[in-house]
Amino acid sequence: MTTSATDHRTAPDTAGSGGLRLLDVSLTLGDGDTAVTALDRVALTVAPGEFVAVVGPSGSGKSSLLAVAGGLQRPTSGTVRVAGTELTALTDKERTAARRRHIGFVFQQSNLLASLTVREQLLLPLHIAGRLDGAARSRADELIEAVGLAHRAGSRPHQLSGGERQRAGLARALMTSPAVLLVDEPTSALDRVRSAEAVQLIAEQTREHGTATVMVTHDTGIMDAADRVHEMVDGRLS
Ligand SMILES: Nc1ncnc2c1ncn2[C@@H]1O[C@H](COP(=O)(O)OP(=O)(O)OP(=O)(O)O)[C@@H](O)[C@H]1O
Repeated sequence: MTTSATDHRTAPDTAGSGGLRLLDVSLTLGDGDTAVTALDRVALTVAPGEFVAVVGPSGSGKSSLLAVAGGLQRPTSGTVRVAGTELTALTDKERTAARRRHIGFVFQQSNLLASLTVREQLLLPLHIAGRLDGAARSRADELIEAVGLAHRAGSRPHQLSGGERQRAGLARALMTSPAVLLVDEPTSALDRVRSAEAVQLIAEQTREHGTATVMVTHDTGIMDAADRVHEMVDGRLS
């Protein structure tokens, strides 16, 4: 017979083994009369290999959620755990190192480096980490192909369209197979077909590499591809 206590013990411990867990996270921005509660006691667990979409009106706290989950911003209270590491217990320097190691971001602005080609953008983090080998080069070429940029691999950002820059940013984020992937509406500059392809690629990589993926979106197509959809309203997640 299975008791509820046994169920609890045998349930997958996503907080310990990987994935993303936010517990009772609040974030207040500004102070005095202008203080805003951007996040209000948010709880969110995303298991490795799970794809979660977050929807909500403008100003509801979606970007704040990604910033706190990714260790870019320290919450006012609560804990954030990524791949078994409690980000909120780290110093700023340690948190930056953990972020580079475990987290991939895809922002609306692709933040590509102006002087590097698409291929070089993907290889740079591995070069810095001293892990630039044949396998890394093959993975870069596969991802460039997967986002439809094979013919643009040698181009620099100013030679690319907005949508091409977004796709390059997506390929770069996937390059290191991060434990946690945080995506802010990557499809805003993409047409419907490209958008569906980008979402498909994110969903595939999430499953193949056991990534915990959170994507902020307004797109109902993305919501269909996600395992779960949460709604954010006034800093609260439901
Ligand atoms: N630096 C800041 N100081 C004070 N308030 C801020 C600051 N940044 C954001 N806010 C406020 O915090 C709340 C949450 O903002 P956030 O950017 O997380 O929302 P969002 O859901 O991502 O919005 P959008 O969909 O428009 O990008 C908003 O009310 C916003 O005005």
